[in-house]
Amino acid sequence: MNVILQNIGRRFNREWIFKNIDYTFTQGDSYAVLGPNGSGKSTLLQVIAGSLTPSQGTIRYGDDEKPVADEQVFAQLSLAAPYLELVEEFTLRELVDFHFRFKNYREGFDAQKVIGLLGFGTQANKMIRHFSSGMKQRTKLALAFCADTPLILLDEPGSNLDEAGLAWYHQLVTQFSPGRLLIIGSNQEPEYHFCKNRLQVTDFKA
Ligand SMILES: Nc1ncnc2c1ncn2[C@@H]1O[C@H](COP(=O)(O)OP(=O)(O)OP(=O)(O)O)[C@@H](O)[C@H]1O
Repeated sequence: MNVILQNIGRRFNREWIFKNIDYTFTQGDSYAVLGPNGSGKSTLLQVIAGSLTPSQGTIRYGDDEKPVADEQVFAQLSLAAPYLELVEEFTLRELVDFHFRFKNYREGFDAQKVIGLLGFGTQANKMIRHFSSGMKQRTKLALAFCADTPLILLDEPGSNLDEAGLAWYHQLVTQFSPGRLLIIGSNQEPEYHFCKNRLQVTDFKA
């Protein structure tokens, strides 16, 4: 799925966070959305995800031959972000079952395989509320990558990951991103160094 931004801008009250973005994200490519703290990376990712409306401009999904209707976009994207909370009252198994009521599994995957991919061993039986912050982050990433979605949006994907967690994340990128559109909001190089394309939000300040 391509994502085409036409003259996109977003403001909060009177403050424009970014303006006049014309940009095409192409299926099969990887993109890093870069900028310092508070520059608008998360805001742009949320606009692309459809969870924030743009204050100006339009977004098109898909391509001319196969456009994706706005109401279909949610089912076609995965988003992992610090501001998206996991349901703390669930066990991991319950969380996975719940998540995949709304998204399809990638081919060859099921709940057991997603849980296995996380590598938690016996800790997998704990409730999410008792997971460490790194375990929660791994869980968000596994849910995103194991869904059968052409678009993956990752905001600060390395949050709370230690060195082994970061290596595990890089493996997921290698294994699961080919053929999909991957967009990463970050200001930490190890989270996005493999991205072929870079977009500086600060280039679009009013
Ligand atoms: N709901 C809101 N109301 C008002 N201002 C907001 C709101 N959400 C975000 N902002 C402002 O928009 C700007 C961009 O915030 P955003 O979270 O997108 O930045 P970021 O680049 O992701 O930052 P960080 O690297 O710290 O995560 C900030 O000035 C922030 O205060």
